[in-house]
Amino acid sequence: MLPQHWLDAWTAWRNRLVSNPRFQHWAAGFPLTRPIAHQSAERLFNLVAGFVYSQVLLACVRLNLPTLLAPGPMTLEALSKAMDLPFASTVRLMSAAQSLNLVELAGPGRYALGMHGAALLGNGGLSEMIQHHTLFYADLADPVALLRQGGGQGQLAAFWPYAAYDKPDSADGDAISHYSALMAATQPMIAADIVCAYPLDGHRLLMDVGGGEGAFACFAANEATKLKVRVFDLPAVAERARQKFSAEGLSHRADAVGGSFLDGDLPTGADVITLVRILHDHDDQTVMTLLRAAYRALPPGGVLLIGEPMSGAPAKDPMAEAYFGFYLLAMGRGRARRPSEIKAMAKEAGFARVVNRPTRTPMLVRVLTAYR
Ligand SMILES: CC(C)=CCC/C(C)=C/CC/C(C)=C/C=C/C(C)=C/C=C/C=C(C)/C=C/C=C(C)/C=C/C=C(C)/C=C/CC(C)(C)O
Ligand SMILES: C[S@@+](CC[C@H](N)C(=O)[O-])C[C@H]1O[C@@H](n2cnc3c(N)ncnc32)[C@H](O)[C@@H]1O
Repeated sequence: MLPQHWLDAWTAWRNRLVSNPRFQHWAAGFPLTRPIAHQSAERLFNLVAGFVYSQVLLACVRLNLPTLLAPGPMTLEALSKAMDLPFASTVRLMSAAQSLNLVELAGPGRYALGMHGAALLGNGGLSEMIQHHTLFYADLADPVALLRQGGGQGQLAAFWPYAAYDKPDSADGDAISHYSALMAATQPMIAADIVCAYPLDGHRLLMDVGGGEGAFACFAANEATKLKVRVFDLPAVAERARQKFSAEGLSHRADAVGGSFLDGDLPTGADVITLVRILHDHDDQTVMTLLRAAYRALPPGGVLLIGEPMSGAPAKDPMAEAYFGFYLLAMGRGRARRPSEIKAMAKEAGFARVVNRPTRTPMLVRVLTAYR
């Protein structure tokens, strides 16, 4: 490893060079630097214009474009009619969407779904999330004010009432049904990855703590057909899980217990406890409370599975550091942690061994299993 002052000197020299407009002009023309200069300019432009791309995406989702194009290509005239947009606006939207790979040309004046559009179509939760981002945009309208004030007072904080801590179960029914429905809709993005990273067939009873309305528990029960499942969540959310189990015909293998994991012990009896998209919502002290409660609730040899987006190391991971960093700031609590941090916290809570279980899409979810 080079001494720090050498690295500092190199960074200062590079930054002086790159910030010089004459160097920028030269590098964009010289054959050996041209590809790097172009790529660098394009990435910076994408940063500058990213908010516009997000709005083009939002317009496509709101106008149901992926569903409209699912059966096959459509002409501009037909799209204009189906989306109830003036023809000129349809042309503008489709050109923008084409440049972003959401759609592609399928002959003159005719469009099909593009690669991103097709992926979006197969991922209903993503469209829900894109529409949910309207709240996030509002909180980000003045990012410096958000940073100064520290978050927790805007639209995302209102959407996630439990993040206010003091009385996690005092949220009104509407708020609970909105966030629970969003979580259930986005569960398919990660459930298969989690169960693939850690198959559950060897277990008897899984308790999904903070399990929402039971989407992950249902997925687990359908994958491991002898497994019994239990959701532990705030009382009003647990009631929604109970209804889902009944609607899915799983009531004989599934139950839900209402309570707060901030209030002491968790129900015992499960040989695997899951915390899916839970720890990143909370500060370190609450995470330790939760990990200790999970340790006490498990039998010797029991497993705690933690599944959520985690931060990369070093911290150069836009999803964890920029997206979840600011999302959780606006919400008012928590942060994405590195697997090594969570490992250390689980060991401090008493777990003997923590194993990293690689997932197919680590950007969306990583999995650790901790053994009591
Ligand atoms: C052409 C031929 C013959 C072959 C094709 C080649 C090939 C293999 C192409 C690949 C095509 C393919 C399969 C593409 C798949 C793309 C997928 C699956 C993309 C998925 C993207 C998912 C995204 C962008 C997910 C975003 C998720 C977000 C933003 C989640 C946010 C979650 C939040 C805010 C949660 C909040 C909860 C809280 C409060 C933090 O606890
Ligand atoms: C981000 S959601 C994750 C839901 C689910 N695990 C998933 O991934 O879809 C967090 C969940 O934790 C629950 N929760 C928050 N505070 C809680 C508390 N003090 N006790 C029990 N559950 C709580 C919420 O009701 C919500 O269902």
